[in-house]
Order: sequence, then structure tokens, then C-alpha cells
Amino acid sequence: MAELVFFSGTMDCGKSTLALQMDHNHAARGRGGLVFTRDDRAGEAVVSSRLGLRRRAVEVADGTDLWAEVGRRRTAGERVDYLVCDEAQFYSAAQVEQLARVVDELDVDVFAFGITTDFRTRLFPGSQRLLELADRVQVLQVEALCWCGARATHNARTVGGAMVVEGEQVVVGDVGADAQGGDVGYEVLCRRHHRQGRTAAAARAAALSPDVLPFG
Ligand SMILES: Nc1ncnc2c1ncn2[C@@H]1O[C@H](COP(=O)(O)OP(=O)(O)O)[C@@H](O)[C@H]1O
Ligand SMILES: Cc1cn([C@H]2C[C@H](O)[C@@H](COP(=O)(O)O)O2)c(=O)[nH]c1=O
Repeated sequence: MAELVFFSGTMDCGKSTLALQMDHNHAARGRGGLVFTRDDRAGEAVVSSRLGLRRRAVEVADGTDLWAEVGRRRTAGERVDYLVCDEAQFYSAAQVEQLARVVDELDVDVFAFGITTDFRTRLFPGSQRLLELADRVQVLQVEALCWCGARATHNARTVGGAMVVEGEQVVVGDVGADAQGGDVGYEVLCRRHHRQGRTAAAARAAALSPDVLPFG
């Protein structure tokens, strides 16, 4: 029986790599698949992994009907046994419902990959619907780490190394990007340090501050 599986984790924990591996493994066994994404950092209609792999994909837009898209392709004779859906946090709730319908009515496996929460620790609409509808939620095995060494569970948005808590929910970007001159970056943190707004740069600055030097 086909399944809707949500593979989730923080940024930079290997989701896109796993998405590309899943596609490779299923395709290698002769199954027909479609790879979807939305707003990948590398540009339109591509799934990219920090390990250097990338693959063409179908870009999901606001108006994309995933149920209709699969139906159209099957009617045209294309084999569709599974879907890989990257950056699924950016899909709408309606698009996730279309994915569930594809699983139930067309017996097509759907493997969705995405972060659950935004920089303010709130669920993205697509992730919320996936948590509500998935047959299984699988947290990625590779743990991204906070600067303190604890498991990173939260995504922080940073400007100049400092965590920000105001702004649009969706700003496409990368971990460490602001350290490399970008306007906005991201950093994965444990909950404690996300709560405290203590990024790696803030921790470094505090360690260098005379306030924390031991007194004789
Ligand atoms: N130079 C490297 N050597 C080994 N592994 C790396 C390297 N760069 C990135 N990675 C791995 O790739 C992971 C990020 O993979 P990616 O699929 O891009 O993540 P996600 O899609 O979850 O943001 C990192 O957690 C790390 O394990
Ligand atoms: C936390 C957070 C992230 N984003 C964006 C930043 C990246 O473009 C993607 C996540 O990609 P990854 O492959 O998991 O690294 O999401 C965002 O728009 N808003 C946020 O709050």
C-alpha cells in the first residue's frame, strides 16, 4: 500500500541529500518517479544538496495542483509510482491534501522532505498539514549540531551573526550565509540557545567580553 511519509529535520541535516538518494534508489529498481520542489536555494526547478548532488525537478507554484499534475502525466502514458517532494514546508495546505489524495486514490508513494518550523519556531503551513496527514513522520538520523554540541532542533535567522525574530516567514537562504556577506543567514541551534537568542557569534563575543573574564 502506498504511503505519505514526511521526512523532517532542521535546516542542513541532509533532507535534500536523502530526497535525491530515495529518488535514485527507486528509479534504479525501475520505478517511475517525479521530483517536485519549491524555492530551492540553487534556483528554480532544481533539488540541490550541500554534498554537491543536484537534479532537475518540477517547480511547485502557488497554482500547482499536484493531484491534477500526476493525473495528467499518467493519462499521457507516463509511469508515476512515487513522488519526491522537497522543500515541502513551502507547499500550501491544499497541495499537501492533493498529495494525500494521490497516495490514497492512485496508490502512488509520496516522500516529502522539509523543515517543520520557521525562525520563530512556528510551523510552516505545508509542514503542519504534513504532520496532520502523513502515514509516517521520520526525523532524519543525521543530527545537525548547535555550536554548543547539543542536537540542533531549531532554525534561527541571523543578520550579522545576531538572531532576529521579526520578518517574513519565507526568506530563501542558507546556513552561514550572512557570515559570507549575505543579508540574511540561518543557523541551527538547540532549543536553549534559540530561546536565549545565543548564536555562535554571540557566544564568541560574550566569551571575549571583559565581563566574563575571571578576576584575580
Ligand atoms: N563537506 C562536507 N563533507 C561531508 N558532509 C557534508 C559536507 N557538507 C555538507 N555535508 C553534509 O550535508 C548535510 C546537508 O545536506 P543537505 O541535503 O543539503 O541538507 P538539508 O536539505 O537538510 O538542508 C550536512 O548536515 C552534512 O552532513
Ligand atoms: C527557518 C526558515 C528557513 N527558510 C528557508 C531557508 C531555506 O531556503 C529553506 C530551508 O532549506 P534547507 O534545504 O532545509 O536548508 O527554508 C525560510 O524561508 N524561513 C524560515 O523561517
